[in-house]
Amino acid sequence: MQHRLTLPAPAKLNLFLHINGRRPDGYHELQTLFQFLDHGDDLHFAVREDGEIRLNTSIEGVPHDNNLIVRAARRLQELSNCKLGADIWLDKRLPMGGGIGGGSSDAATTLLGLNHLWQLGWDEDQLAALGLTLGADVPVFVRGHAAFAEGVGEKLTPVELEEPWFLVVVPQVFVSTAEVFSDPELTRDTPPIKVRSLLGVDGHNDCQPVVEKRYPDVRNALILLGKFTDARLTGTGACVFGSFPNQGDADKVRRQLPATLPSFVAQGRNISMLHRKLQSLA
Ligand SMILES: C[C@@](CO)(OP(=O)(O)O)[C@H](O)COP(=O)(O)OP(=O)(O)OC[C@H]1O[C@@H](n2ccc(N)nc2=O)[C@H](O)[C@@H]1O
Ligand SMILES: Nc1ncnc2c1ncn2[C@@H]1O[C@H](COP(=O)(O)OP(=O)(O)O)[C@@H](O)[C@H]1O
Repeated sequence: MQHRLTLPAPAKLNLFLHINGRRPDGYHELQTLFQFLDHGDDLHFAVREDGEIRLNTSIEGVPHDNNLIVRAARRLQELSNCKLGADIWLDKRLPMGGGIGGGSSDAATTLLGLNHLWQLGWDEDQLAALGLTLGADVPVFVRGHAAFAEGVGEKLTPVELEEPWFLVVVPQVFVSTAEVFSDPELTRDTPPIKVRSLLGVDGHNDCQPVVEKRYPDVRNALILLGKFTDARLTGTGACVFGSFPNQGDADKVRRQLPATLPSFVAQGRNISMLHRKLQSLA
């Protein structure tokens, strides 16, 4: 039995995000296009025989037991009646509250990693259903394929997209997803589109006007990047991105941004690097 494993937890982008309505429970119906980035956190797992789940890396502002990694591990352990535990270490690279899904991706990597190490044999449907109880974005990371998402983000249709390079700018503000969704000025009536008309759609992000109004740093980032390319918000922000045909063009624009504004360049991918790594283990 394998005892140790290192796996990536990639970022995602919402290439567009349309809000189509609000459900009675307050959650919003949305349509969004997810693609992964070849950039993310790394998680290291080691099996424990005593059943304890311990995350040995702390994240500022997130208590141990609230960390999505710990919550994912404990829930999987409980539902599978597994007697094994795990030591987990995290190399955190993704900004938190950035709209690039770091916490959700960490949770999905934990589910897939421990399913492998504990030899549970859960299939992707079971893991995605468990993931949804942790957050709306977890299922797409569990499935690992670029997707058109509907519902609250859980109805996924896999899609094949171009794989351009992205320049992602990281304004140094924390955007609260709940605050954005409760703003009275949020557009909530974008007409739904059909997945088959996806390629003809010039998408947008309905959260962008609200986030720009509330967070001047995000507006400034959109203006700066917008001088070079079509710049857009991912998720509820704060990150802003633009696409380029190759890495060189993305790097060139990155060098022209103010040094005080953190950013990174990564390729968009239809199969997540987590799944590419898992396939290589199989
Ligand atoms: C909108 C997206 C797009 O990817 O934004 P990002 O978080 O990635 O920026 C996600 O679906 C977010 O998913 P996630 O971050 O898991 O949100 P949750 O923790 O489930 O929800 C935080 C809060 O946002 C509101 N919320 C979230 C999702 C949704 N479809 N409708 C909502 O109204 C709810 O008030 C909820 O309490
Ligand atoms: N492992 C984790 N990594 C990041 N954030 C986490 C983690 N566990 C819990 N959180 C909480 O989830 C929140 C959202 O994080 P994250 O998924 O990175 O942002 P977003 O949903 O905007 O992409 C964080 O502010 C933090 O409080």
